Amino acid sequence: MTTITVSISQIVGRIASLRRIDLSPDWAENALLISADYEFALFDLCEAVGWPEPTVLLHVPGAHEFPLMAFHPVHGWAIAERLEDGGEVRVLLGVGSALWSVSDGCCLYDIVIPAPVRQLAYTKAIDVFRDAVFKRKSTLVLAALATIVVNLIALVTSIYSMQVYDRVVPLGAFSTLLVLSLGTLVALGFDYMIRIIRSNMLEQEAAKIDSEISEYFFARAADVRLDARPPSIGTMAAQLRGLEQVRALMSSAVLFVFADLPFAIFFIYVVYLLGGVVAAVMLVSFPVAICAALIFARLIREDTYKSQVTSNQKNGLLVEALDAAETIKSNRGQWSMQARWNALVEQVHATELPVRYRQATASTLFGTIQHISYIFVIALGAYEVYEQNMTMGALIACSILSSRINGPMISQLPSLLVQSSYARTSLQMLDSIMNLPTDRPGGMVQLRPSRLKPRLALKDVAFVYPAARAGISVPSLEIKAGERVAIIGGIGSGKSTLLRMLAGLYAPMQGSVMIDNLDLWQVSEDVLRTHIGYLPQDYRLVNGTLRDNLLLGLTEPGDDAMMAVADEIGLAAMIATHPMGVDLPIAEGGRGLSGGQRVLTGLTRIMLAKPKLWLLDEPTSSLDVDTELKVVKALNNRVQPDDTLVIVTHKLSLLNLVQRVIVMANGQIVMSGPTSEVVARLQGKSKPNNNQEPSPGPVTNGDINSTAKPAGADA
Ligand SMILES: Nc1ncnc2c1ncn2[C@@H]1O[C@H](COP(=O)(O)OP(=O)(O)OP(=O)(O)O)[C@@H](O)[C@H]1O
Repeated sequence: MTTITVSISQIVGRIASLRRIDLSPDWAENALLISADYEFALFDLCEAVGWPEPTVLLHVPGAHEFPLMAFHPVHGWAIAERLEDGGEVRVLLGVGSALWSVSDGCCLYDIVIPAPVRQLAYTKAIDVFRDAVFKRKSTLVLAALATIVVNLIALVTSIYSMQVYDRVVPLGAFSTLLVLSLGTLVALGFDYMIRIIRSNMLEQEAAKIDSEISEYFFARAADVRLDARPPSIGTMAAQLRGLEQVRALMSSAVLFVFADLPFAIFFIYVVYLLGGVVAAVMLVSFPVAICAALIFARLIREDTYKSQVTSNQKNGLLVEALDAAETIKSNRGQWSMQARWNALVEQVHATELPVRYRQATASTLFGTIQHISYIFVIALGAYEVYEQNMTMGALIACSILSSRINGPMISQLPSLLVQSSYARTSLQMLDSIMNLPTDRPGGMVQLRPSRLKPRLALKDVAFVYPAARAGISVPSLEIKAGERVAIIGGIGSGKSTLLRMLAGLYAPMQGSVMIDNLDLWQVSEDVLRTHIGYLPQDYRLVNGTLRDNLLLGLTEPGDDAMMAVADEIGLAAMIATHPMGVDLPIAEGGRGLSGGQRVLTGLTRIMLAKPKLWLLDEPTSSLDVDTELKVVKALNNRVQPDDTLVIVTHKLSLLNLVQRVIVMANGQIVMSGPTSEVVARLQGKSKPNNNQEPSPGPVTNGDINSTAKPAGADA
C-alpha cells in the first residue's frame, strides 16, 4: 500500500496544469504545509488560497468532468483521471496509476481553480470593470435595497411637514406633533444608519474591486510583448493610471446620483398625488435639466480626451526628464526639455479650460433651473391652495419634494459628468494598452513540456522594429543542444535583436523560432523561463535589496550557494565591503551599484538559476580584465556540457568559450563557422573561396569589428 506524503498543493497544481491553467509560481505559498493524507486537506487548501469550497460528487461523474480530486481513506489524495469499465476510478499517483473504488471509501471532489488574472482574455477595459462589479451581485442588490429605503424615508420629512401644517397647527394637536416628530426622528435615525452601512459596504467592495482590477492591469501591462511596447513608458504609465480615475468614479458618492435618478420619477408622481397640476413644473424642469446635462456631456467629451492625452504626454516627458537627468544636465539639455514641458502645460491648460468653463456654466444653469422650478411650484401651488385643490401642508410637502428632485440630483450632475467623461477617456486609453499584443495571447493553449532540450532553430525569420525601415532577417539558423556559439558584428548589426528573439522576448513578424522542435511562442512562459537564462546588454536591477535581485524569480538556493557563485565571479568582494552585505538597498530604477556590479549581479542570478540555454548579451563589456577572466572561468565551470551557450560580444577573449562564431551585418548573418576559421577569416589570414562572402573586416586584439555586407544564411 502506498501512503501519499506529498503536499496536496502539488496534486492540485497538477490538476491545474491538466486543465491548462497557468497558476502563478507562488499560488500555494499559504498552503505548502498542508499534507495530502487527511480528508479535509482539500478544504483547508482552498480556504488558504481563497478559492471556492470544493464540492463532493454524489453522482457518477461524466467523462467531461474529469480530471477530479479523489480521496482514499488509506492512500490519501490523488488525481482521478477517468472511470474504468468496472466503475472503478483510475487515479494518477506520483509514479504510475492505481484503481480505487467507491466501495473502499474513495470519494470524488470537484474544485474550481480560478484562472490567474493574466490568463483572462479581455479585449475591452470596460469588461474588466463590469465583470469585477457584477461578480458582487449580492452587494449590488443590497445597495439597491438600501437606496430604495433611503428614498422612501426622504418622503417621510415632506409628509411630516404636510401633517404639521394641515393637522397640528390648525388644531393645536401637540400630542400628534410629539408622535409625528418622534416617528420622523426614528426614520431619520434609520436613514443615517442605512446610509453609513451602504457606503461602508460599497467602500469595502470598491477596495476589493480595486485590488482585482489593479492586479489585472498590472499583469496585462507587464505581459505586453517587449517589441510591441509604446516608445514612451512614462505615457504608458500615465495611461494605466487612468484606471484610478475610473475606480474613483465608481466608488465616489456622486455615483449615488445615478441610483437616485429613477426616484425622481417616483417623487414627481407623489407630487402629482399631493398637488395635482403642480407636478407639471417638475415634469418640465426635470427633463430640461437632463437634456442640458446630456448636451453638456457631449460638449466636453472631445476636450476631456485632448486634455487627458496631453496630460499623459506631460507625464511621459517628466519621467523621461528625471530618468535621463544625467544626459540632460551634462549636455545642457534643460532648456529644450523646459521648453517642451512648458508647451505641454500650455496645451493642457488650453484643453482643460473649456471643460472648466462649461462645468461652471452647467452648474449655474442647473442652479437657475432649480430656483425657477421652486418659484413655479410655489406660485402654481398658491393658486391651487386658493382654489382649494390642495392644502397648505401639501404645498409645503411639494416644495420639499421639488427641491429633492432638482436639488442634489441635478446640482451634482455637472461634476459627475466631468468625472465620467474623464473616466470614459481613461477607458479608451486602457483599451489602447489592451490592444497591444501580449507574450502569450489569452485563450491560446500553451505547451508545458516537462523538459526542453536547448536546441534552437530559426526558419525564414524577419523582424522590424515599429517605425523602423530595416530589421533583421534570418533565412535559416540552427543551434544544437550543447553548442557554444558567439554572435559578433558591428554596432547596430542586429546581434541583440537576434538574441532577444532566441530568448522569446521579441516575436518574429514572419517565420518561426523553434526550441526543441516546438514553436517557442507556444511554450508556456513559465516553462520557457525556467529553461532560458537571458542577460540583457544593459542589465537593470529592481527596487529592493541586492539579495532580492540575486534571487529574482528563483527558488531560494541558500546563502552558501549564492555566496559561492558571487565569490567565483568576483561579486563577493563588493558584498563583503558593504556594511549591509547582500541586504544593501537598491533604489527605485535599479540605482545603487556600478555598471559592472550590475552585470555581475545578473550573471550570479543566471548561474544560480542553472538554465539549460544561456543567452548572454555582452556580459563582460563593462568589466575589468581580471573580473572578465573570472567570469569566463566561471562560465566554463557552470555551463554544463549539454547546456547551450549563445554570447553576443565584441570581445575576442570571450571567443575562447565558444566553438562556433556567427557574424552579423546589417541585420543578416554573413558568416558562420568554427571559431578559429571565422577569426582567421576576419583577421584576413584565410582567403575566402569563390562562394564565400568578403571578409567582414579586421579583428583587433580586444575588439571584433565587423563591417561585412549582408549575404547568405547560416552555414
Ligand atoms: N527599440 C528599438 N526601436 C527601433 N529600432 C531599434 C530598437 N532597438 C534597436 N533598434 C535598431 O535595430 C538595429 C539592430 O539593433 P541591435 O541592438 O540588435 O544591434 P546590435 O548589433 O546589438 O548593436 P550593438 O553592438 O551596438 O549592441 C539597429 O539599427 C538599431 O538602431
